[in-house]
Amino acid sequence: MSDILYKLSNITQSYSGKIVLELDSFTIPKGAIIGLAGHNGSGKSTLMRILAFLESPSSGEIIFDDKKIETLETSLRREVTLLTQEPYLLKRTVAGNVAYGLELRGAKNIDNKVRESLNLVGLEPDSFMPRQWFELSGGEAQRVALAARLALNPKVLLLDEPTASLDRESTLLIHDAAVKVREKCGTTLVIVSHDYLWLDDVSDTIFTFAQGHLEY
Ligand SMILES: Nc1ncnc2c1ncn2[C@@H]1O[C@H](COP(=O)(O)OP(=O)(O)OP(=O)(O)O)[C@@H](O)[C@H]1O
Repeated sequence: MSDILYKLSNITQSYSGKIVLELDSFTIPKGAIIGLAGHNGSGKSTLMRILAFLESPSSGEIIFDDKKIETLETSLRREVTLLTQEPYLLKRTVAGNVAYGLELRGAKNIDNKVRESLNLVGLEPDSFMPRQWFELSGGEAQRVALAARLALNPKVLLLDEPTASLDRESTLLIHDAAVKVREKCGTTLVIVSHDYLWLDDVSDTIFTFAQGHLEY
């Protein structure tokens, strides 16, 4: 078993014949916190969708956990979870949202896990668990969506602009939540952010993109 989780080689992604991402070689070690920075349209979200297996690149090879992605079982793909800039909540209470993935997986002690995850993102469980999805601010909804993913102890957590609509105090909580989930579950994180100082603080390594290429 190698300590490399993702190994991307000669990746290109094109939309309507236009290349928007071109990576000769890109690796992510297991348990790393990787930051992705760069201007709007530089290819960060495209790379995130590829890492989440939501999109296949136009060309190139992806090895995940020593396996070619064409041969990956669904169960392994499910261990990779992407939180996008517009988090999607189920039309349920906060508790229902955070519990949903746990229920699907037949987890035990769901109530405790929901509480623990809400605490991680700084939402007081007793006050937030009964709230409906429409009774939340944008920043609270984003944190509920993150808590729902943290609860699943994912192997990989891909966070696209996780602090975009959060105040300073909440961004610090997301920093701590990222570090804690790595510590507790060995989760590998890839985080896109335009807040360079925050990203630099939370990441082991930052890769900066410019027009679909890595800048060195
Ligand atoms: N589904 C799509 N169809 C066509 N073009 C796309 C598609 N998705 C992204 N693009 C284009 O690919 C390029 C890279 O976009 P991407 O969203 O990856 O950039 P980004 O670095 O995440 O930007 P931002 O910081 O604004 O989120 C852009 O020029 C964008 O217009």
